[in-house]
Amino acid sequence: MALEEAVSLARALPDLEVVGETVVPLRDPHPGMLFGSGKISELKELILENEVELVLVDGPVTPVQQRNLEREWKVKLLDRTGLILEIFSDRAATREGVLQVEMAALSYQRTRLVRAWTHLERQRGGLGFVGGPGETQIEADRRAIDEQLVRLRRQLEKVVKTRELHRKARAKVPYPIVALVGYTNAGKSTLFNRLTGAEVMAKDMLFATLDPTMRAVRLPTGADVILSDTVGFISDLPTELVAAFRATLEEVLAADVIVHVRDISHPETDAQAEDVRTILDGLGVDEGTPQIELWNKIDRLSGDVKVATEARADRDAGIFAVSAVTGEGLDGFLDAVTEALGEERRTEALTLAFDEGRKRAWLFEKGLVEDERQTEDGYALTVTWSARDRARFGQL
Ligand SMILES: Nc1nc2c(ncn2[C@@H]2O[C@H](COP(=O)(O)OP(=O)(O)OP(=O)(O)O)[C@@H](O)[C@H]2O)c(=O)[nH]1
Repeated sequence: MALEEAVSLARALPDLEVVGETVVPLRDPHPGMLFGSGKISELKELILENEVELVLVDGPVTPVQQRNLEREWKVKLLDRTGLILEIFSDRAATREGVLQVEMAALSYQRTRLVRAWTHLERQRGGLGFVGGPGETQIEADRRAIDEQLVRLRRQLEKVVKTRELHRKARAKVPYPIVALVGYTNAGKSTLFNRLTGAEVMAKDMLFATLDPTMRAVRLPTGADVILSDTVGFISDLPTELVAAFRATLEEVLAADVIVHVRDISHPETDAQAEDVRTILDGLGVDEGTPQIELWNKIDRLSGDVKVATEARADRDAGIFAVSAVTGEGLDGFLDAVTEALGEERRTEALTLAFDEGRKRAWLFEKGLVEDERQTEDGYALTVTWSARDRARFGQL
């Protein structure tokens, strides 16, 4: 599974043809060469045979190992972080995305300088080569990177401020925002295109969307909303890339409804969903914001499994089994979006205890109360409210 994801990641880079893939168990990574000598010559043959130019290692590779393997195999080598950075910089579309990626790339380079340096020092047996040529060069490189980082950070602050202004301007738009989030390849872009009729931008590759795309659409139910597509999540995102990734997700905080798109046909769909929830919690999403879960790619499941999955989804009001490709299940989902946006209001009876004054005040403040009577147990209220109001009330 990890190998499969790594291969999809590689496919996300244009102009790259994957000619081979292999799992190498590494119990005891060699400090200088990563792999054992047998493995190295075995792979070298494969590399020569297939005229391989680039080797991707789905894990961390030290700068020294990288240099040695590149020399030995006469190829360019990227580790996981290096690959994701390449993809980010290939896809970054907005000014902010580009800046974030540049910063992540520089920080990555910086740590590699430090590591290379410590390694040199160790090699020389700790003789304290203060002022040695290596050190001076590395110190100078580090300073240059630090200065560049400060410049980028300043630019980024400016860009974020401008974006904040845009967000405020958009807040005046009377349309609610529906944000699509989810793991990479879950089908967000496919769904977005289907609902908005936008040009096809879904490709069978990861990161088809790096920066949030917003589009105003009229849903088939008649409601006007702004649909926002976001960058896909990936497993084991290297920590130095988390900030760059989060910057692309801030739009989610402004959402009125969050739609979590899942590839329900993926063997690790549950673990992926957990990751997504953790990130959303970490972003500080308002607990009152309604969330809808879409179990996408239901068309890929076979007979019995499909029926059982649909039945499970049916049991939960916030879950819909759909296919962005065939369109099945989407009507129910769109109705749920409309309802979550508060277009549909229901009248319900509520009882509040006498000491729940704060909740009662909230209901009156929001103008939701139709009628109120005092009883022995407290207040008997009749309220007319939306699903969203009810969710907010539940959080009070
Ligand atoms: N069979 C099937 N395939 C789907 C469905 N939805 C999406 N796909 C396919 O899954 C792949 C990924 O879809 P995307 O829409 O690009 O996924 P995404 O979530 O936007 O991906 P990122 O941009 O990487 O985050 C494409 O090959 C789609 O054709 C579906 O309902 N059924």
